Amino acid sequence: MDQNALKALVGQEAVKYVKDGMILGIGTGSTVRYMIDALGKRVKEEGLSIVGVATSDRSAKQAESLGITIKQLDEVDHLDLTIDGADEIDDNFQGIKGGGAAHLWEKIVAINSTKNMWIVDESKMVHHLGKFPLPLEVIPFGSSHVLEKLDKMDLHPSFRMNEDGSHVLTDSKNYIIDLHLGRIDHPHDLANTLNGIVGVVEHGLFLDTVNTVIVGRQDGPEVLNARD
Ligand SMILES: O=C(CO)[C@H](O)[C@H](O)COP(=O)(O)O
Repeated sequence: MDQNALKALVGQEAVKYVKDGMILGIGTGSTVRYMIDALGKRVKEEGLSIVGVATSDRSAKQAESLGITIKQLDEVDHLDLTIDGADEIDDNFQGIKGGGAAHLWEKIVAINSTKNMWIVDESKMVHHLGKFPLPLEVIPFGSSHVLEKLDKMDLHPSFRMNEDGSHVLTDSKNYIIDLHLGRIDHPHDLANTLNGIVGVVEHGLFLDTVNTVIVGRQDGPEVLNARD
């Protein structure tokens, strides 16, 4: 199976955990796209009744086009489960997210969700975080100074740009700075440092967040219990 087939596999597996009446957080990314397709199928064919809260405009659009009811986060009082992708997951089930520039909304939805499930193909499972550049969502105002500060801290930052030379914009109209770290030995310490930088709205370290990980492997989906 190629990487897309593995993504489809975990997307289809994940929707088996969705129950009638749930309020579901819907993540963002190419893996989640398969999950939304499978969810739409259950809604259409089985009459599954759920409400979704999307972590990006593109996921909301896709879900609505498939007949899934979407509400804003502030319109619901809780979320039962959020299903999202990830860019890296380490041996302790800590993660990096934000490859799709959606980690701010993803984190807000995740922390308001009773349970969090991540769906990934096996290439995302790593021993140490950091090979994947760590995304930061930053306010455009003064962002060059934030970049300079991160550079002086030896965090190897670069703005994420579009091919036409414009800044990649998040759904909140902020910029993304990626930190090219190679290896993150102390993710909690780094998270605390980044939380203290004015202008950084949110970083892509998702620590102590996920409960269940479904990994797409050649011999089928592997379900891992990360934490209760
Ligand atoms: O965090 C994310 C978006 O901000 C995605 O969940 C992450 O980038 C994984 O995406 P994909 O399934 O396309 O590999």
